[in-house]
Amino acid sequence: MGAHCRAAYTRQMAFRSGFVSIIGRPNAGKSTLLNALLGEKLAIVTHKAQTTRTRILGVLEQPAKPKSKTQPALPPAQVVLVDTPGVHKPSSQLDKRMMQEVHDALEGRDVILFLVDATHRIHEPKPRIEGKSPTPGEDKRALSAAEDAFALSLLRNVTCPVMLVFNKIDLVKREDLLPLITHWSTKHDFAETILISAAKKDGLDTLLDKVVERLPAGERYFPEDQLTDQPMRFLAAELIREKILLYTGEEVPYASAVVIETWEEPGPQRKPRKTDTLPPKLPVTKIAAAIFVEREGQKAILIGKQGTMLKQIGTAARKEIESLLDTRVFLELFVKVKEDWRSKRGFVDELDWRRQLESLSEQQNKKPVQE
Ligand SMILES: Nc1nc2c(ncn2[C@@H]2O[C@H](COP(=O)(O)OP(=O)(O)OP(=O)(O)O)[C@@H](O)[C@H]2O)c(=O)[nH]1
Repeated sequence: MGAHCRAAYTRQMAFRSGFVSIIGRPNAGKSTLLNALLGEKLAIVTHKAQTTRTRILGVLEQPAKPKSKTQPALPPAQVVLVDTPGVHKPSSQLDKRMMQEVHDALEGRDVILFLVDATHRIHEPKPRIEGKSPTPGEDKRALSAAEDAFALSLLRNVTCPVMLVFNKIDLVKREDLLPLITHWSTKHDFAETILISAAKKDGLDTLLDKVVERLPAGERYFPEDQLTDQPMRFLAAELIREKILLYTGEEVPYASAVVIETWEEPGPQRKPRKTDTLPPKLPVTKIAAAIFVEREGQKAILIGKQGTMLKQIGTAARKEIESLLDTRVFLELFVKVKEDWRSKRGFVDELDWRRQLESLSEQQNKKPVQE
């Protein structure tokens, strides 16, 4: 191998790492894609738009890949995936916070995946005819076109490669995809166009290969076995919120926020004895969480007749938290009213798990040392 070839080979095979943000309109399938790529449920998923409220980071280790017919050899890599809230025009303080999360996710990234729901039809904004009021259908289409334009506007100042990713292709006929691709391709100088179904895990290998191809050489950002930067207590809070989104309707899901108030790790376990006849029980994590809503009426809905709704939410959430933690879980839920909390900047800021983590560690540091 000549000196030039060897240098090229070494450069090509050096470890790669980078941040890859997934952005797109609400319900495009960003969280489903994050979970599918990681093979773990890190982000909650529901059919309701605007489920994700904060940036969620998932760390994926990719092994080296030999050269194939369609792909050059790829070095091993650490792909740090960042799921973001759906891109939407902000109205409340909560919306503003969510959009700030999107803007932050666009800063200093190595690759951006711009996710488009392939089941959405194309709507070019049409000029309004004076004196003629639009039909509800026209209104909806105009809104959809404006939302697409808003999402695209976020890419204007982005300098890293942006990949156009069409999701949910399992729901679309192949012949309907072509006009969609033609339409979107002209909207930005996309580095790649990729078709996937996050739900069916279709096209994900190709997507990852294309991502690794564009990552810079570099060391890992996170230890090899770390899956996320989000501590368990916040993942647990999200699982509770997911069940609220699933089981309640109208305003309640959007007016709800979950805060873990106490979290007690299991104490030391008794060593199994020879005389034990039953297998040892799993240890218990004790969790108390507050669900904040904006009105008394929402509180009543959330609690339900004789507490049935809250019980249903608690049972479903507990089961998922148990499998997340690999312990048994004792979960207590309390519903609290915080009038119009979505418009209160201070409260919205406090909900940010990074903030909560800071104040938890402050409290920890303030605790007197036990003699
Ligand atoms: N059929 C099909 N459904 C999908 C696919 N990907 C996501 N979905 C569904 O689309 C809905 C929205 O998915 P999410 O992953 O929550 O979407 P999101 O973009 O994170 O949504 P926001 O949090 O609102 O921004 C859920 O009901 C998913 O099950 C797909 O590839 N095929």
